[in-house]
Amino acid sequence: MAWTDMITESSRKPTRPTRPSYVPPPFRNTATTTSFGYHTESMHSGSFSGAVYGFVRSSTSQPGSSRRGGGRSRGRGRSGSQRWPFVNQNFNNQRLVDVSENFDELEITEDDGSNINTKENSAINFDAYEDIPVEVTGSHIPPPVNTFTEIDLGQGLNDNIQRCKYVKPTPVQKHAIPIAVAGRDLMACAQTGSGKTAAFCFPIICGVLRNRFQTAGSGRGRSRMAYPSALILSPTRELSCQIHEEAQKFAYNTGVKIVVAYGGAPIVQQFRNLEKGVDILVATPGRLVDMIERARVSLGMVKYLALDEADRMLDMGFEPQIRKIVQQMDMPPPGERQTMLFSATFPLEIQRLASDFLSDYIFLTVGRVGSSTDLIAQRVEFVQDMDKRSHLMDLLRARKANGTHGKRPLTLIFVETKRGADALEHWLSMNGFPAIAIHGDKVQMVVGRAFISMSGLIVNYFADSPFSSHVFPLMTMKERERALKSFKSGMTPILVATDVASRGLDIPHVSHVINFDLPKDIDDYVHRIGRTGRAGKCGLATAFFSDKNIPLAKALVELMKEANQEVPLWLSQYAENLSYGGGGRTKRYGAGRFGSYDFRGAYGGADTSADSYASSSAYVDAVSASTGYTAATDDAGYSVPATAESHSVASHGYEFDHKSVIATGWD
Ligand SMILES: Nc1ncnc2c1ncn2[C@@H]1O[C@H](COP(=O)(O)OP(=O)(O)OP(=O)(O)O)[C@@H](O)[C@H]1O
Repeated sequence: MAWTDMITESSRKPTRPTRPSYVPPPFRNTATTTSFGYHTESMHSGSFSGAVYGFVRSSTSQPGSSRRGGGRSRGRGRSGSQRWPFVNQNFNNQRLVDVSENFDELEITEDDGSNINTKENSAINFDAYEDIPVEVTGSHIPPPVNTFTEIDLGQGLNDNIQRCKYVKPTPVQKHAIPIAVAGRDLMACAQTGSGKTAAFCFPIICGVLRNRFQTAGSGRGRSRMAYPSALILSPTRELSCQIHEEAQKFAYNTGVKIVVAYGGAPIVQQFRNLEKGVDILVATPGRLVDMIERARVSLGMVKYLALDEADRMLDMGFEPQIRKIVQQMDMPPPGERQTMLFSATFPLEIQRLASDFLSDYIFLTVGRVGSSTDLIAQRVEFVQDMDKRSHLMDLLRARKANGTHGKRPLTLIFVETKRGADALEHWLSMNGFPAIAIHGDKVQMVVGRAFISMSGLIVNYFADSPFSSHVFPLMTMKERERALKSFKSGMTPILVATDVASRGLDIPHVSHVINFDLPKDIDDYVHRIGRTGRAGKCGLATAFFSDKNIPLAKALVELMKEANQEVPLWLSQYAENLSYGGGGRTKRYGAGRFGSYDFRGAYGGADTSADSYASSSAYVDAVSASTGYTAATDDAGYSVPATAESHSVASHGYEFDHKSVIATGWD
């Protein structure tokens, strides 16, 4: 049973057998944890002196010495009686039971019962991010932090950060969290697997708690309309579920209610979840529009809006729905709400579009935006379509079973079509390679469990038919989630996927991504290979390049060079022959230089009131020596500063220790 189903099941039960309240694995070692998972130290010492929201403490300030919203003596209380009101909600048993009940079901556990995330995080390779280049533009940029404790996220959230074993912030978190906690709109680009989810979840949870204190109870009547104060939009149900799961861990024991809504599952159950209360709604756009139109969700109270995979959300597929949600419903306008956009890729035309949703925003790039990380070894092999299967077989055979923690490594294979995914899954299974497919139509219906068990062929037949949505309007089971779970657990170590699995999914142990069919767009390639080499770990990506992929050659070569990969000679030759077209990279990002740039262009250049800074010595050197910048941006057709320095080096008129900005990476 998928975990979401388990939650559904558990929430349906009218009475619950008496059993000790569940304490999730990472919490059990805490000496001061009570049976409810309370941290008794914080309960009794009232250690909320630093719980000052919307404020970033400078690195030199003493704990509790600075705060915003002064005059609220209750907020700084050092005794239990002086805690923030919302903290008291932590001690409402009912709420705690609700959250902790679900926590175990949210965990993805390994065979030995240990928690995958916990293990991964403690084994994270922080050094991998030491030299990562960072660029920030906009006005009055809050300085970055080096530790989570420098930001007043609140005791509850800080406890959960520790429980998740997040020892120090990743580069994107160092920069994005202070910016977001300070209430600023943000457009942030950072490499795949670099911790963007927490970068927007922490400020949102923190803000929701603060807001709850300031406007306790407002806007929530007895109507069946739900009024979330934060909305996180993501393109797929899998990603929405993953964000929901992560956010629940981060909000554990804080009383913040997080609900997920996505298509392909019964809406009625999701309505019920909403009726129980929602602070943060994680949703896919289509289902959200449906809920709004049925008057079950109002966006009138939304103070925080985050778009994960923002470029995908604003491309042709989703843009109309996003515009509807953000501009044509009752959501407060930019300036009245805080908006954060995150992605690993941010084409300039999408940046331009996105700026409609933002107000006086800060633009942040971490790493080579639109590029891949050098943690991923990229191989490109020329394979004609007819030879792909046998080549794949050789590749899979050659891979030794040497996964981490004694597990078999997981292999993710991307194909172009749904039919292709099913066919390859079948072929691999027939040839002794345990494989499972995931694609957009992999959904199951209302017809019943007996039907479901023999569903594969029948369902896929109908799913590809124009009648599919009419024949099977309701779905009782999420087979995509089941496939994903089977893959994650290692039970089926090969996942054959379409682009539905290309973005955002954080699956530990994926050691190899194979582009059996290459995508048409280089950004899709970046996201696909980003399913490996995550959180500082190394990964391998192999692409089968055929005649059909020649238009991608130029962009692929550029991307590989940026990531210090060895480019096969034949591929370089294809790229050279394509010098008059087909290379998406140059037009989208700017050729041969550090990542993306703020399409507004003025920052750091003509507009002297603006701040900008770049860090990473390697980057500064590269930019100083760069002559390609103006030419590259001319290609893109946007106005840019005349010199690279004016755009990117040093901070302008902003008071903070520049050295602390230069010190990038995870330290
Ligand atoms: N500060 C941290 N310390 C340790 N682990 C972290 C930290 N931040 C995030 N992680 C872990 O790193 C992994 C990748 O994070 P996440 O999924 O948020 O990446 P992402 O940048 O959103 O990737 P993508 O671009 O593919 O969506 C997750 O397993 C997460 O738990």
